[in-house]
Amino acid sequence: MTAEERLDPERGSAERRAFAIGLRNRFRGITVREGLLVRGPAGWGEFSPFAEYGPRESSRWWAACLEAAHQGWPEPLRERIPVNVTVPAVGPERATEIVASGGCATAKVKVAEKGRDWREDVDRVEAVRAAIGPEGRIRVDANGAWDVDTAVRMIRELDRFDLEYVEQPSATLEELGEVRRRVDVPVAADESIRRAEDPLRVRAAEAADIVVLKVQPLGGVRAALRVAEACGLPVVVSSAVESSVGLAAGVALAAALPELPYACGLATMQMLTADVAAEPLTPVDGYLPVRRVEVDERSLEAVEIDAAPWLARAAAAAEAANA
Ligand SMILES: O=C(O)CCC(=O)C1=CC=C[C@@H](O)[C@@H]1C(=O)O
Ligand SMILES: [Mg+2]
Repeated sequence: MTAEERLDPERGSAERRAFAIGLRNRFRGITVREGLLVRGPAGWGEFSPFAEYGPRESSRWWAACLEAAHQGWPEPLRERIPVNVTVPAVGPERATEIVASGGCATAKVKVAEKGRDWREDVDRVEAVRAAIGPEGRIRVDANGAWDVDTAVRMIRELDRFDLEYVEQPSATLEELGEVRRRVDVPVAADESIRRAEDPLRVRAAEAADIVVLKVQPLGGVRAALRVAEACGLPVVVSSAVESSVGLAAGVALAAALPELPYACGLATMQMLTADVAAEPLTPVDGYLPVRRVEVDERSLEAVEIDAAPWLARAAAAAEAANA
């Protein structure tokens, strides 16, 4: 089957619509989140690889979209998913507002962003601790930016505010392992787990206590469940900052995991200025409901963009998957 045929309405993908939604705060260097929505017999799927991802990497995001649209997801084992509020690299006042409006008992705070002073991280985490209260949990995510010594120093510094875990403090598995041996705070692997062969390496290198899994980069809910099983570590499901359609896939993964000991990074609707659903997947009392999401025509129209470039990206991703 050619890439074009794969996208053919005959296979059930009758509708293919693209969206662009603004972010409330810059995140990962972007201010707008774009993607393609595909409707198939099982419902809507989302294909939204970040702009810098080429066809090969995007092929897994496409597989996740096809799974959602054509196949649907495994049976849920739970009805609602505990989630964390996500705090980008903002100032302390904005961090306080985000935590207050999030209504979650857990916060994930971005740290180590390029060009910022480490004291800004301290101020942000301090503000988050004050806002979330002594019972709340705080995790930080450095996206691999620290070298080992900086990681050890910063984790000790930030642990004054009591950290639940630190996500991807350094870039390589070897570094993660070293950081893990030198600090008491548990280490979570995120970027280290994006490729299929990585999970076993993470375990073998004793590089992490927890793994962060995202549905689209791993190629779907079932593929992510296999990764979870292969690495045998506690899982935190996180979003790729998707519309509610993409978030529903993360919720489905979190719902299907045999165990879910931590809050998940799926409350990212709060980071977007609009959605494609009439009822966005936003938390109630710190939990997301387990449900599918329908695209709402009026909501989509308000954020719709030309689908042609996105169809070309999807076709290239499908092609790369077959190569
Ligand atoms: O986990 C969360 O709380 C929200 C999602 C999130 O932080 C991320 C989503 C997408 C890209 C990543 O840079 C980032 C992450 O590193 O976990
Ligand atoms: Mg991360």
